[in-house]
Amino acid sequence: MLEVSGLKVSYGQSEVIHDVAFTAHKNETLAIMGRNGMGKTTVFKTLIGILKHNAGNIVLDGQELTGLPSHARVAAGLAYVPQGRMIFSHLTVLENIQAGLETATQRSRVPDEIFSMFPVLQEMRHRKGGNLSGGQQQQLAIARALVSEPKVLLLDEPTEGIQPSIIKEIAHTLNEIQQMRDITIVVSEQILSFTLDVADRLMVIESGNMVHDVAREGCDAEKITAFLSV
Ligand SMILES: Nc1ncnc2c1ncn2[C@@H]1O[C@H](COP(=O)(O)OP(=O)(O)OP(=O)(O)O)[C@@H](O)[C@H]1O
Repeated sequence: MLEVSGLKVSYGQSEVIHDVAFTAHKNETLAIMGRNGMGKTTVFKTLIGILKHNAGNIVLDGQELTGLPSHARVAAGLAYVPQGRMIFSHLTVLENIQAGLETATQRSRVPDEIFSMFPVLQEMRHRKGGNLSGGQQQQLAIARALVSEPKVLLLDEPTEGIQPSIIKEIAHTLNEIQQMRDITIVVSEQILSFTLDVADRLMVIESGNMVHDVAREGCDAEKITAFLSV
């Protein structure tokens, strides 16, 4: 579904992503794990087209995305929830979700399915986004991304700054989305327990290189923890 190969990305003269390659299959949840500064956000920003890559290919469902602007990548089936969520705090919950419709080609109203996935957003639809808790804002950011009916959802560190009980809820929501839709999820993470709840496959990035790739079934949690600790 999403095939990335030979990806190289630089900030100025300094290359920070070196020959990264991975494939996320249809209906798979792939977790990209790594400590701060290892390159997760840079990879995600490159996939959605905020950053340019120096080399490599990004192919979504057979379509090469290299060179396309972000909105064309969204139209092709990619959706992105950035680190820090980036919701519009002065807009209501409903208006935030409707903002996602602007990039959706087929739809003019928020599908009911979105509110059945996120009942809390239904209750709070007239509240300002800025008045929601961190976990609710994360749900809002995911809901906004889903209205474009993406084939691949990119989630950059969805648990950052969120308390443990709510992290469990977010994992539950992602698993529900997987059951309700044909969707591939690529999620960057540092929290192994969350990843083990949601991912089918785990990869580890270190200093811009993919250094580990394993199915969740039978993965060695201690080994992954060692990659994640300083
Ligand atoms: N705008 C920038 N200009 C120059 N270097 C940058 C810039 N953004 C990130 N970097 C560098 O690129 C490398 C990868 O950073 P990146 O933010 O992708 O890591 P990350 O794994 O997402 O970490 P975090 O979890 O802290 O966001 C780091 O060495 C970082 O210092």
